[in-house]
Amino acid sequence: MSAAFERAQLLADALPALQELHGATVVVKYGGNAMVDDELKRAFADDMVLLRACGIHPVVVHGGGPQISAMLARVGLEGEFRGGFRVTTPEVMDIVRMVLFGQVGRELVGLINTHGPYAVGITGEDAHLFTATRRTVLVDGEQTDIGLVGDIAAVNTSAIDDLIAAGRIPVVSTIAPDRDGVAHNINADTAAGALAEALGAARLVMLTDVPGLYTNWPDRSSLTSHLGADALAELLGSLDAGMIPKMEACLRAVRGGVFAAQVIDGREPHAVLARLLAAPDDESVGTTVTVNEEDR
Ligand SMILES: Nc1ncnc2c1ncn2[C@@H]1O[C@H](COP(=O)(O)OP(=O)(O)O)[C@@H](O)[C@H]1O
Ligand SMILES: CC(=O)N[C@@H](CCC(=O)OP(=O)(O)O)C(=O)O
Repeated sequence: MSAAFERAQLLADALPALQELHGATVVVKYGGNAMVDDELKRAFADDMVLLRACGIHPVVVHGGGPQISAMLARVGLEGEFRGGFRVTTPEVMDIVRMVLFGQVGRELVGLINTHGPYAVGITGEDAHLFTATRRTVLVDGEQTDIGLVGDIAAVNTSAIDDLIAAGRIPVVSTIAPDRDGVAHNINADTAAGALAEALGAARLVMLTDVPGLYTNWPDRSSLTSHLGADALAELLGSLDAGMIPKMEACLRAVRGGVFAAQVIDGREPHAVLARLLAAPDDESVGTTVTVNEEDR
């Protein structure tokens, strides 16, 4: 078969997935640990533009934990994590905003916009997108205050709705003001889950630096392709730091009406397309969470 017909066949095979997602919103969380090199980031940006070209509405929520830590080290500030969340003093908060919105977000916006005037960067501070409440985290069995770290108390999707209606691709940096206007640092997984729920997204796709969820981490034979919300809720207590906010966000999203939340390996080029355009019974890519185990 010639290359042209091979390409046509591949596209034809993707028709059921494309039809299912046509007109739907897909929230894609791009974790800082999966932003391994420039080629991967370019492939990610290409995927977002391709989804848009297929009539799917991608909304990007990005992380940047390692990038924030690198900048903190450069300016001589300590980057401490407790219970999976960054201890955020007012000085650290300034760096968090600078790196997430001014550096990581700008780079993704720029890469998407090499294809056309699509991406618009936005933070939770814009148009009341997110309202935060300060949160504590569980450290050695005790609820501990770790500074300006928030949960999402409210989401106002109007700015994102406007961007989607205009054919844009929102790129969200996860900084959010509390009710007094004080900026808080929000874990990007947490924000992505809340946004997917509020938008009524069809899917939440999380790119990270492992092939999916291991039910018995770090046992490499425990990689799971699919689990229901109740099974995930039972597992949450046994998970390790990085996976806790991610799987909490997946649980929140599917219990809030998102059809499927999926954790995939962002170190594979075009992982988002591989996951979203796979055949319905293809569970070879990442971990899928649905409300009921039997949903596919
Ligand atoms: N049960 C688990 N399954 C998979 N990864 C796990 C698990 N528990 C902890 N991890 C760790 O979580 C990390 C991913 O989370 P994190 O470092 O926050 O990445 P990201 O920047 O993508 O949000 C993995 O690299 C892995 O080391
Ligand atoms: C409160 C908190 O921990 N916020 C995170 C925000 C960035 C993030 O979540 O980035 P990843 O997705 O790359 O981990 C932080 O400061 O690192």
